[in-house]
Amino acid sequence: MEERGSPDGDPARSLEQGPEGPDTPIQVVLRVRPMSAAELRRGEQSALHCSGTRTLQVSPPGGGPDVAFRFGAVLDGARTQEDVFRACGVRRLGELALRGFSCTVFTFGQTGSGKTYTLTGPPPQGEGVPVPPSLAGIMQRTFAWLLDRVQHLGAPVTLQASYLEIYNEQVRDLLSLGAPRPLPVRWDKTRGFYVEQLQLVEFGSLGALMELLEMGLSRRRSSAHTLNQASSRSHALLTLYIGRQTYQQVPPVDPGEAPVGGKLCFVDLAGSEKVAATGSRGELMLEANSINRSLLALGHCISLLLDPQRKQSHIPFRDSKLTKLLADSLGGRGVTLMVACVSPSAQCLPETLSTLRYASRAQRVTTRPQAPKSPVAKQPQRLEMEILQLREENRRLRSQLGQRDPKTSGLSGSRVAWAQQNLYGMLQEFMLENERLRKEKSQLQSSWDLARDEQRVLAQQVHELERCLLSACSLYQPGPGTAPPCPCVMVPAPSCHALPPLCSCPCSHLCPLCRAPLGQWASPRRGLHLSQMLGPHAPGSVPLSARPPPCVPPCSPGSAKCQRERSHSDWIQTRVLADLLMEEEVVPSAPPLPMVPPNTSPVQRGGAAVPNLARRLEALRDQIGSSLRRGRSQPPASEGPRSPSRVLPPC
Ligand SMILES: Nc1ncnc2c1ncn2[C@@H]1O[C@H](COP(=O)(O)OP(=O)(O)OP(=O)(O)O)[C@@H](O)[C@H]1O
Repeated sequence: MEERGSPDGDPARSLEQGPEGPDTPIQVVLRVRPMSAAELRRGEQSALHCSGTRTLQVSPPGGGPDVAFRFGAVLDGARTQEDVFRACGVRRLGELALRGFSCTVFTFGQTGSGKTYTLTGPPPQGEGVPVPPSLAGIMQRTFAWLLDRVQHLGAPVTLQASYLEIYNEQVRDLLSLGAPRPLPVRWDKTRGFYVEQLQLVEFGSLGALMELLEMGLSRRRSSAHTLNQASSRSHALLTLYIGRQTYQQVPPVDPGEAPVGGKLCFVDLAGSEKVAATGSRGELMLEANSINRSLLALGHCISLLLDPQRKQSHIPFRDSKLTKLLADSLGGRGVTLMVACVSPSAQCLPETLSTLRYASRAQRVTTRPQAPKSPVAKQPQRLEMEILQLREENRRLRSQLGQRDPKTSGLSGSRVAWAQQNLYGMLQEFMLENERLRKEKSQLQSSWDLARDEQRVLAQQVHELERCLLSACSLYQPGPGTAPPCPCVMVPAPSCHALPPLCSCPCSHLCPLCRAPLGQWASPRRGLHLSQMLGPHAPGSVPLSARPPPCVPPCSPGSAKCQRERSHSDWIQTRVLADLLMEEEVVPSAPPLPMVPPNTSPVQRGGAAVPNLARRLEALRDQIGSSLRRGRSQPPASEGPRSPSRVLPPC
């Protein structure tokens, strides 16, 4: 005989002990209802036999080997409602709910298998005819037990109830008056899936709770079909919210929000049905399809939950409203009991086997029961943490204070007080002074940079002017074999190669002073002009001021006396300037003068070096001007026509 299901264990022990570890399996109890009057009338045979308290034996009607299924408890048709209540261990679930756990009892099975009967007992036999207490279902018995338990707790407990149905994939509030309207199912991190705007009704007595149950049952959708005269067409969820109050007052919750505490939820699932067997048409068939789809989604989630790897990943609870609202019970932190209901009839065996396999899988699903922590429960932990942090801070501050202890530092109390008062002020002053000096240094640095640039430009210009001056001197000195000056120098002309407006020769495109082609001013040979003009001696061997001027005119009395005397003094000045200039740094090509702020004085910009250079530049200009004037006042040595061939070659 093949045997399936839970391998061992006493149902009372397993259910009464509740969660024993981090992973707690869903508890499954199997209830086999008695043969109905209709089944007996049709002469149907039973295919199920209970073997002991936990094993169900299935005998196929056509022969073949028996199949056994083991569950937490197996209850045959002879068991009373009270037996079922006890065997299911619902009281234990109630205790867990009082301690803050979220507990769920749900019934499962094909249509007409006795789910509603197990949970709520048979429907009233007529208007005003009460149901005998002995037939009361698990829910009424739990209610009675819970109210009695709460009375003897000695601590205030807040009890609230909600009751909803999922009909054609719409959630409806069974406790709200007026026409039923669909309510949205939402999700948030703390609450998980929940129904928005679901009414929570507070109750304080068993009578009040029974009224709520009756109200919901009367509003729940049910219809008659072939297999059940009062078939539920919706899944119904009645939830009791149990709020325990400790010596500290529980903070009030917003209206409509579930209080922090335990939950006990009863789920009466609509039965799976074969439309062909139930003869459902029209609306009944639509309802049946919706019911079957949601049960299929539930079975799919249960199958996936069996895989430990898949359990850590995605379980498609969002596939239906039912799986959303059962997500916590199946794969979350709840404690769950499933009561699988079956018919004994051999005619129902395919559906019964389906239910048995479904239940076998479900009892291998585990949850991790965990009581939600209320703000009150969290408070001591938080306070304890704060105390630890404050103690640590206190210890650190004390040790810092100890380092400044006058006794350990050797200072008297008054000196320590003085130091504490004055050191801070001194430190602030030092910081301000430091900042001021930083700014001053930065200004000086930028002034220095500007002055250096200006100095370079001026040195370059002085250098160029000096060379022009030497060339002019060579050009105009009288003597045999000396070429006459170009007549064009007498003609005012535009300035050449960025020099001051001295003179240029527009006809020959040569500098009238040094006779160099204008393009040559940018050539590297420019640097050689001065030394060539000064003679064969190396500039470094003999100081320039000690050497004779390179183009000193010959000392012939009468003819050039005056000029020679004037030239000598001029050349002395030129030599001095040249000496000075040789010490300056000269760049190959003079950049334009940098823009200088108008309010910046030369002293600010470069100290004494810049005005010196400027003065020297001005002196050179004057000297060149006077040399040219002297040259113009002298008659040329020969009055021949000027031709390019007679122009002196460049120095
Ligand atoms: N253990 C039982 N003892 C006596 N009668 C029972 C038992 N279980 C169920 N019945 C009867 O069987 C019929 C069907 O039961 P019930 O309505 O509870 O089935 P169901 O599974 O809820 O069906 P559905 O899914 O269609 O709602 C009812 O008339 C009910 O009184």
